[in-house]
Amino acid sequence: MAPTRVLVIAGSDSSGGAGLEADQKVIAAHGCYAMTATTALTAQNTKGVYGIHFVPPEFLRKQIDAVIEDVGVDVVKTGMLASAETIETIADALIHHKAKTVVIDPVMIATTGASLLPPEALDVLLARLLPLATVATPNVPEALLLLHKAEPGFELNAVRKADDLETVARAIRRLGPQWVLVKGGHCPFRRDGTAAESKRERELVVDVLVGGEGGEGEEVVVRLESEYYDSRHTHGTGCSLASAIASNLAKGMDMPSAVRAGCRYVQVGIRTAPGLGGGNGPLNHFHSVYTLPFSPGHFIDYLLERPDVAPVWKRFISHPFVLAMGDGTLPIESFKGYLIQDYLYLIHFARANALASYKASSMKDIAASAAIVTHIFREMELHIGYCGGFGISRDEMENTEEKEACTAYTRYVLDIGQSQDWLGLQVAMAPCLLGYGAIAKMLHADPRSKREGNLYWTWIENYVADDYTTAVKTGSGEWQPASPAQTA
Ligand SMILES: Cc1ncc(COP(=O)(O)O)c(N)n1
Repeated sequence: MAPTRVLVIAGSDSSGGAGLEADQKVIAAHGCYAMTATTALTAQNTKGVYGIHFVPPEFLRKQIDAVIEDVGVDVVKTGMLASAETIETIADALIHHKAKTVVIDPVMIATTGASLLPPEALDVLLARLLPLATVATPNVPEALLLLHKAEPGFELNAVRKADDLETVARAIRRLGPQWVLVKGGHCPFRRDGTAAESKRERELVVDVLVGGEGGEGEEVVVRLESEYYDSRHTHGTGCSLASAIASNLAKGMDMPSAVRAGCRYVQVGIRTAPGLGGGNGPLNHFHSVYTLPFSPGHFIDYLLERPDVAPVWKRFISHPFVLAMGDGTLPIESFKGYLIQDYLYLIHFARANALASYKASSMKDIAASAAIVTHIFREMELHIGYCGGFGISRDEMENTEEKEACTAYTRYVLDIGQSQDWLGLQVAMAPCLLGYGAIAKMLHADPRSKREGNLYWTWIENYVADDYTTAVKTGSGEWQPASPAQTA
């Protein structure tokens, strides 16, 4: 399925916690596709805004047109609008492109105190943009500023109880938006719904959503209550909430569900904030996203390059025994000893693969492991022939005692296979499959290796041959995910 597209029209926050940078993280974390039209650049961090560079409105319009005319858009979200002229430009563009779903976060003042919209732009915001909003998401100070500008006689100057939030939301809705979410984070309540007078009394945060698809009698009112959580890591909370709502709407949720899910997302983002910066730090935007620590198709590369694995792997593949095979100095008796142990090892390796058949959850994997078992069976016959060339008989191999190392590794693999799942067993067997491939490849490419007259060169060539390298590739799971465009 192609991802739903969200266009953000907002300012950039160089510190990545608010503005366009936060918006894009939130939208990506929701599995949507983020696009941007930039109103202004800010030089900003968690402590303050040190400069604003305005983008000319004509250029902003070009960005909006370019994006919508080609990629298209499902939801538009606005943030920092910077100037009255910019707002005019955005309103014209939204009307021109018949934007259907518009989330307007009327950003005015940064948490750190800087003005992000000049007061004279409020009139334009009220007249041109709010009427286009599917939902507007002011916090209490922004809502009161808007209301006092729109209705100089508006009687409320502060929110003292949860009912006041509803009054404010209804009043903003009269200014044009279909839905209004008034965010109560700036005025926490006591548990009984009255205003907290001291820090200790801050117990509850109430957000109120008011709206509906139209018609006086159909007004929906939703009160969202959450525990007050004292944190300095709230930079970009408003941007993040509005982007979460925009993403949820883009994915087809109805407004109350989109807002509820958005609020939950932001609450957890604050609770799990990474603690960056010396001031008002950013949220954790990715708490809801499970990320692979490796690029798909490259699990083995990731595993072998991990700092806790790499040195062990290096010691394994450059064991003195291995290096002596490369330069041909390995005593023949040592090699013969290895060949016998390898035969005994293969018996347990076949058993472990049969166990993998048992542990597999699909017929395909059951058959794949069973095929490896029969392959090992054939290999063992070849092995006997190869050993014969060194004067070792089948009888001698079958009557030799397993060495400690062979017992230790094979029983480890079988124990993992017994006690863990299919994947655990595959990983336990991997050093064998991958190790032979890596060792042969390394010795084969090493200019210090002795080719002519090296008794072990056939062994090396055997494991760089096509059939073995294909087995290594298959065993490493080197698959590539299909892109949505291919699967659509
Ligand atoms: C570019 C930009 N946009 C929005 C905000 C508001 O975020 P906050 O209220 O958390 O400071 C910001 N600080 N910077």
